[in-house]
Amino acid sequence: MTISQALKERIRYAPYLAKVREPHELVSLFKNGQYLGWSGFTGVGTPKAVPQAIISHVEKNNLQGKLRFNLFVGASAGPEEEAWANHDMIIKRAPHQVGKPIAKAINAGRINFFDKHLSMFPQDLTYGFYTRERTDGKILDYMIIEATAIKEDGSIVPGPSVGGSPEFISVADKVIVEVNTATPSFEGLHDIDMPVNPPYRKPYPYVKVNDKCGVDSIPVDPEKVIAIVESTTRDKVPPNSPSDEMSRGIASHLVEFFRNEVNHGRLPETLLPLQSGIGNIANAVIEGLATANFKHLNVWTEVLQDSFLDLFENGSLDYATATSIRLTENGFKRVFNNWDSFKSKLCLRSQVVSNNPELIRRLGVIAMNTPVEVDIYAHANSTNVNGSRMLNGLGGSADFLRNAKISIMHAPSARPTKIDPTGISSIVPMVPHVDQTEHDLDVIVTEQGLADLRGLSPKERAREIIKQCAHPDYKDLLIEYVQRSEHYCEKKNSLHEPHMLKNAFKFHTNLMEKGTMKIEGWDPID
Ligand SMILES: CC(=O)SCCNC(=O)CCNC(=O)[C@H](O)C(C)(C)COP(=O)(O)OP(=O)(O)OC[C@H]1O[C@@H](n2cnc3c(N)ncnc32)[C@H](O)[C@@H]1OP(=O)(O)O
Repeated sequence: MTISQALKERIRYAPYLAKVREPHELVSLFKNGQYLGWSGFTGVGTPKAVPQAIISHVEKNNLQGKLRFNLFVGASAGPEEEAWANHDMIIKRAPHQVGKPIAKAINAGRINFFDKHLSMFPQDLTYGFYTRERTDGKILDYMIIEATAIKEDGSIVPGPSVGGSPEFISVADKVIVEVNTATPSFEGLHDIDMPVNPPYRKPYPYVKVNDKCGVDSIPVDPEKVIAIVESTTRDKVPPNSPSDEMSRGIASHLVEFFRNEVNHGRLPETLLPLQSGIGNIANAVIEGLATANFKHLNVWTEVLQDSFLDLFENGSLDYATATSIRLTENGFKRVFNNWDSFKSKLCLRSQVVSNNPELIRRLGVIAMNTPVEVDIYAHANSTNVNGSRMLNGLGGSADFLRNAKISIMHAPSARPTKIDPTGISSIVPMVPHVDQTEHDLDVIVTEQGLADLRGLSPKERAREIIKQCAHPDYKDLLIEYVQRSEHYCEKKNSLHEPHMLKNAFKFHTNLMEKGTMKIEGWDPID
């Protein structure tokens, strides 16, 4: 077959040129029930051409529900994964996913999804934890990885994400590399630590966000690479919604909190490395920091969104490291127009390093993530609506919140339902699913205010969270819940973390039955 000039320029290891294939030529390799690893993290750096060729094959031959795979991706993939879910091509999926079709298939019971901390998922895969049912001793049948260049030794230069690719490659029986010639090469941006399992693992030596001690591409045994495919589809990240009054409110409370921490000597003037989650609130909070006049900030996070570019461009941010740069098309343009400048200030690592608990604690990271809801004692639900409906998954939220110097969760105080613009309170009596515990969280912030929970007892915490963070529509109900619970638990001599279990989920049952958490009142208890 003819090999495009663009592809030849990206492949500096000549033997791979003999392995160049069209995606459709590889379709027959894929059999029902196989275990596949994909590169990618938060929708960027994922393989596109081969997954798309398999979709076309399924559509043409009506194989929906008949050609299904166990699919592992560092975190969420892109539209190809959504199409796989729509075509019932996924048996099992882990760890983090985003998008309506895949969430729908998980919640309809068609996909067996399991969730795991992103720092742990790739290493646990290499231990064989997730393929115990296999009898052939293999872990992954194929790893399909997107590259933006191949180096002279056949090693793979990833694109805008590293994710779990180093670990997946290390346990893949065979590797297929999609070289994306539509995306500029990201060579020089990565610092990659290949997996070493206990008892031989050594400490990661990073003590500053810009330390680099790994390699700049993913080593692979060229014998394992069975095909190279050219991909010409770019990553598509939808634009973020502009910040609004709510997200600006959250940002301004946080800026005030950080200033106060600096004034009291609990944070340096340059703060400490920041982590920020995904989504519009996280993006807006970083936007808020961009106007707050902090200087020489650093970022140690898992995903960089567009708003970080503003921090760079106004001179507030010195260095940022993550496992994925999930930028919009415009964001990528900004980076590539100033490539030399950004290249010296950015580093992409594997997710086991970006989310490594030991490093997060060593660096004193300030972690900020959005929950579904938080309860009055500061347990948070990040994943399951009403305790059952999976949204995106835990992601790296607990990696960071469990180990950060300051662990912050930010949310709107209320969310809309079809019948009530404030029908969902983000502050509830008891969360119906727990991802982050009261032992992890330091600060809860909504547009209403900020609750600093450090050193507070559960009863003090409840009052502080309700006072500072609850939406006015729910404040009285929540205070009444606390008072009644205390009255009830006093009689039972159990006043440490008072609850009325009979009423604990009444907000949620009311939401399911009536479309709003606004209850008429609490049920009487003896
Ligand atoms: C890759 C990474 O891991 S980055 C690091 C951080 N990662 C994480 O924190 C992972 C977990 N977190 C997340 O997935 C997100 O932050 C979320 C979903 C929890 C919140 O994100 P937001 O942008 O605020 O979500 P949004 O308000 O759009 O809500 C998403 C959906 O959940 C529903 N929802 C959210 N909260 C509630 C609630 N308390 N009760 C009922 N439904 C709710 C919304 O109505 C919406 O439903 P829809 O999709 O049917 O419209």
